[in-house]
Amino acid sequence: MSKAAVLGAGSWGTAFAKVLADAGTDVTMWARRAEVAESIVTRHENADYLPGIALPPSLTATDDARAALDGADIVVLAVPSQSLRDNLQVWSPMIPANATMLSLAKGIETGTLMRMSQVIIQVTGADPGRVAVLSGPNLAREIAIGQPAATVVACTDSTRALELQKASATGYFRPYTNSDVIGCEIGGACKNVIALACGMASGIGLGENTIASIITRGLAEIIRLGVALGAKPATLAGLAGVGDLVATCTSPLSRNRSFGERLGQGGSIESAQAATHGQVAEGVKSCSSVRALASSYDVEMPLTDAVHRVCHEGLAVQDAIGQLLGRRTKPE
Ligand SMILES: NC(=O)C1=CN([C@@H]2O[C@H](COP(=O)(O)OP(=O)(O)OC[C@H]3O[C@@H](n4cnc5c(N)ncnc54)[C@H](O)[C@@H]3O)[C@@H](O)[C@H]2O)C=CC1
Ligand SMILES: O=C(CO)COP(=O)(O)O
Repeated sequence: MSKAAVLGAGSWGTAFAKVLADAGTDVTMWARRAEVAESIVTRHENADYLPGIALPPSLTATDDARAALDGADIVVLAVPSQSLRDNLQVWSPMIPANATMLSLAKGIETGTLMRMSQVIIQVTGADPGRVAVLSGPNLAREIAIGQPAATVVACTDSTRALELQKASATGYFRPYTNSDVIGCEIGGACKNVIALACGMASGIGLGENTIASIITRGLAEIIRLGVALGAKPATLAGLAGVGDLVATCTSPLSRNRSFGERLGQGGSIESAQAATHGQVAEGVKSCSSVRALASSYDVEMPLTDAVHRVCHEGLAVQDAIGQLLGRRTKPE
């Protein structure tokens, strides 16, 4: 039986820990706050992030990272992208030597413009084959209540990808293996930005044609960036690309879409932030790093650029729409 440590007890860390436990994997979660760990152990609930969802009694938790990591052969990294590096610097010496590290985060690091697998390799010094990524249409609450969904486990080491697939396959969760780590990470980080754009459009009162146009043109710019970085277009046409893009851009459960919707309704960044109740909307920071990454590869990403300008340069949503539609016409 695999032994997993899930580091991060937010909504996805908790839901994915439940998936692993339901798949028969021995799981210990690490929570930053002792009371969250205690609630998981004694009440089998994470009331802050997944209220009302019964967690398996076999799922255990601690606020001691060393205890969670002891003997783990799978280390799941489930903290937000911008805090991964700092946390990993503390955890790195405690990670068992041959453990596979699996990133759940969907973002690009501010400043370094690194993907999460690159951050993990840089901080831990691990061989790239030990680093995997999980990404797909996986809204945490739907998974936690056992609604069927599929996902992608990407790793350049196919044996480790298969081990992760086995450790996380359940009657409701279907992981597919893939060797395209770059494609999965770019799909996951960029769809959050496009979901912000869809939320903005919806919040300002626009309908389904607009949303479909943003999703489709969003995919076009995600593929442009992915291909420039070495991703396979087929990955971006799959679960970690189109699949996640559609789920996030259309679901009221998406924190990114909801954040954008509040901006479209005239709310400020501060009020949209406050409404997340401490949960992360990764696209708000990643829009700037994705934009900078695209610019360094000379890739045009007009929707991402517009989202960055709304979130960080005070551009009004209505003016962003005007600027997008005012661009010169071109072939598809
Ligand atoms: N919630 C979802 O439906 C999904 C989320 N993701 C991704 O998973 C990653 C984690 O997201 P969630 O669990 O949803 O986030 P969340 O906002 O629900 O929880 C984040 C967790 O990280 C902890 N945290 C925040 N800042 C921290 C710091 N500086 N140091 C240590 N811990 C910190 C929080 O206490 C919390 O336990 C994100 O990159 C997100 O994009 C991926 C798929 C689905
Ligand atoms: O990544 C997700 C679904 O796959 C969750 O999206 P949000 O972070 O926007 O809620």
